[in-house]
Amino acid sequence: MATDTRGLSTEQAVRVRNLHRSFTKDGGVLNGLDLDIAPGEFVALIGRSGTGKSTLLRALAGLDRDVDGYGQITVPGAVSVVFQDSRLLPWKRVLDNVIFGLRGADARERGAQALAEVGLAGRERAWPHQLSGGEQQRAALARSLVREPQLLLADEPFGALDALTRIRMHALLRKLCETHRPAVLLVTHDVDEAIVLADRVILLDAGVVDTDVRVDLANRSRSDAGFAALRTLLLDRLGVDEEGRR
Ligand SMILES: Nc1ncnc2c1ncn2[C@@H]1O[C@H](COP(=O)(O)OP(=O)(O)OP(=O)(O)O)[C@@H](O)[C@H]1O
Repeated sequence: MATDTRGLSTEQAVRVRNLHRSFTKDGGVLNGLDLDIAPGEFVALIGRSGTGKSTLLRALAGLDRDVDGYGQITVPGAVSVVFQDSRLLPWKRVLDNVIFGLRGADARERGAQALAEVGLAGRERAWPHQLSGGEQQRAALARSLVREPQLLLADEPFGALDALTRIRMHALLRKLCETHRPAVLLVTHDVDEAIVLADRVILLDAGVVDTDVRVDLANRSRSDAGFAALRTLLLDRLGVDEEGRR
């Protein structure tokens, strides 16, 4: 199989082998996890609370140096991360946040273009506190995408937004991903969000991949029978029924 200079197969954006991570002597959070994500593939990561989703994402983002030596992680060079809160710097205007750390004479132009793509044209000089929660997450997406990442890591990016704003953000994220084609790993608690957005849904349990399903639906509408069947399967694997009972 062909590989590029970072040792990645040209068919993989992410390759994780036998990843272990523990915080106490009693037991591991990640227990020999394997994961592959293809370039441009959108993977949603679900799992019960405390099963290690954020731990995995932090490891892939290079934010957890202590996983070194506990397995093999290969990710592309350009990785961007989006969190539940936008993490915009309050003392910088929106455009300056988007291009923070970016090099090149055309940085401002690229930043403005990214803001336009997320629907924030004209808000370049606003301060972060002048934006709504949804707009702040749009700005965070612009900040990520202006860097043209090959891998976008998103940890519950819509978790703090109201239902209507979430739906709008789903449409925006899908559109952005179709344009920029990064590989995506999206952590979410929302099974419907996972099915609406992802090419594949992975369910983590006991620190390994428990379920790995391809979302092969012509119709992503929640009322579609295939959608409902996949939701039932995933909720069942999570140990929850449709009414949310365990
Ligand atoms: N820095 C840390 N120090 C100690 N324990 C940690 C640390 N980070 C995570 N943990 C523990 O690891 C386990 C997994 O945490 P993690 O945040 O990865 O779970 P999660 O699946 O993302 O959960 P949630 O869905 O609730 O966000 C938890 O028991 C947590 O307490």
